[in-house]
Amino acid sequence: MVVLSKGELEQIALPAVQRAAPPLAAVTEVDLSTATAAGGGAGRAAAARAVARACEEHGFFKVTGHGVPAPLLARVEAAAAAFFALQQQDKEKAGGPFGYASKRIGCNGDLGFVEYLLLGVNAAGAAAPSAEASPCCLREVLDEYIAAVRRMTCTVLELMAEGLGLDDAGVFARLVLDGDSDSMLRVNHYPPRPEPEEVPKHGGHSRRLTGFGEHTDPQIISVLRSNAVSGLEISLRDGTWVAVPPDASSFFVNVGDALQVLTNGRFRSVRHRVMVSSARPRVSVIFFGGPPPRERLAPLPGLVDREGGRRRYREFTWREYKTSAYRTKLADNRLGYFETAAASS
Ligand SMILES: O=C(O)CCC(=O)C(=O)O
Ligand SMILES: [Fe+2]
Repeated sequence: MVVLSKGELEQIALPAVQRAAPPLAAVTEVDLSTATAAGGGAGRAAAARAVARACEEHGFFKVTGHGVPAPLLARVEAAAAAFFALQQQDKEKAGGPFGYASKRIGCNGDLGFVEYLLLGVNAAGAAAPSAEASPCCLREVLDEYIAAVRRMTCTVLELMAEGLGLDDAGVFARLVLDGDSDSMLRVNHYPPRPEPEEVPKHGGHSRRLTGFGEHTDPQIISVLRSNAVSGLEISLRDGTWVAVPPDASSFFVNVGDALQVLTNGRFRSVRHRVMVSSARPRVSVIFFGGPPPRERLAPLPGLVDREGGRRRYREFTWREYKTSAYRTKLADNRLGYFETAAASS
């Protein structure tokens, strides 16, 4: 454990420093421009296959050719940096069940070296945490960003369905496009790693703080964009942690728990974390595409049939899942409670 001494919020014991993870050797890259080009049937089919393979293997891949304009990405990054540079008391005005928070992730004692804005996303864009506290230019640029990223997310979700060979290519995207979709936007700011004298060196390993502890994302899909500062790591099937080289011009996609359920476990909800070891701040923005609270989630019948009727998860509503997940710690396997006996056999 590391106890930082500056400021009240820094008086928190952060999870211990660990050995640096090797870089992820080959991350699947999917160029969306080939998948959406007019008359690009073969390109689209190849992209859909690559997406499905990556979702099965890692639950993670990178998207290029996404069509979200670079100047919009730059404006989001600048507006986020301006928000996090505000005085602490001004940032805290955006607090509440949603809004600004620092160090505390969820409500069950998880801590990270991070501050963030967590916003509900409605059909029109980001729901303000509290009107006067959310700087209006941040709200506006985030709404524009959400519209662009939601469109791109739906293209990716269609490719996933096509890659699985499902007849209904809109089966996942419809959940995120629904007017009641429970989608969220998180803007994370990881401050630069504290000076060496503030962080004891453990056993000769590099100094790393847990920015965001290991977890899977609960929703259907997470679409992440960060600045060029490293920190994101994913866990491979064998449990090895690997570092994802940052790429500020691309997006990274995570399969979430809900998609693991819908695909009867064929797509893998990827375990990931952020370790802070850079002298520069990391800023990341994640769109979490979720279903409406009333939505009944269960493995899609077509995919259950392909496994000889073996259904790995029971049916539940997204509201039920969130209620159950709310009681868990960040690192817990939240899907365990919804598994059927067939899941472990
Ligand atoms: O900030 C990041 O790069 C990833 C954070 C994350 O995994 C999350 O907010 O769910
Ligand atoms: Fe995450």
